[in-house]
Amino acid sequence: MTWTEHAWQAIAPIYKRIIEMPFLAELSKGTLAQERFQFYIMQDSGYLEHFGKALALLGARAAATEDALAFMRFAENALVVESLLHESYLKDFGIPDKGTLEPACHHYVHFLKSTAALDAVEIGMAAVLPCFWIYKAVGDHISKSPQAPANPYQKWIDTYGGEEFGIAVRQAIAICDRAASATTEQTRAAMTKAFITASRLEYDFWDGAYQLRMWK
Ligand SMILES: Cc1ncc(CO)c(N)n1
Repeated sequence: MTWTEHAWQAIAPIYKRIIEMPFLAELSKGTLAQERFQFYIMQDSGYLEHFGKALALLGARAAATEDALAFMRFAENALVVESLLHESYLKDFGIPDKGTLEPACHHYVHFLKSTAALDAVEIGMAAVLPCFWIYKAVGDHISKSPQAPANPYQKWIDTYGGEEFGIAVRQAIAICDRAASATTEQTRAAMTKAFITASRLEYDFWDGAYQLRMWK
C-alpha cells in the first residue's frame, strides 16, 4: 500500500463526516444560506493567501527541482486562479475586503505555515495534501450528485470538481508518495499525523463557516 493510500484510509471517518456536513449538502443543492457562503468565501480568501505562501515555502525547501517547480505552480494557482474565483464571489456579494481571520481559518493557516517552515519538508508536504485531495474528492462528489438548476455555487463546484484541479491533486499525491518512500518510518508516521490534523482542520473550516464562528 502506498503512503497516500494509507493516509486516506486513516482519514476515511473524517472524510465521511465532511461529505455529510450540512454546509456541503446545502451547497450541493444550492440551498446554502448566502450569509454562510459569504462567510466561507471571506475566510477562504484569507486562507488562500497564507496557503499560497506555505506552498511557495515548501517549493523553496523541496530537494528535487521538479518538486520545487510543482509547488511553486501550486502556490501561483492558489494565489492567482483560486483567488480570482473568490474575488468574483466577493464582488457578487458586494463585500469590500477579506476581513479578519476567524478562529477556524486562523488555526488552519498557522498550522500549515508553521509545519511548512519548521518541520521536515516531507511533513510539510503531507500537511498541505488534504487541502488538495479533500477538495477534489468533495468537488467530484458534488459534481456526481443530482445537479440543482441554476445553483449559485456552481462556479465553486466546477473549480474543484474540474480536471485542471485534478491534475494538480494527482501531482501532489505522487510527490508525497515519492517523499514518503524515500524517508524514515518516523518521518512517515509524522507525515500521517500532519495529514490527519489538516483533515480535521478542513472539517472545522466548513463547520466554522456554517456556524459563522467568530472570535468572542
Ligand atoms: C480551507 C481550504 N482548503 C483547501 C482549499 C483548496 O485549495 C481551499 N480553497 N480552502
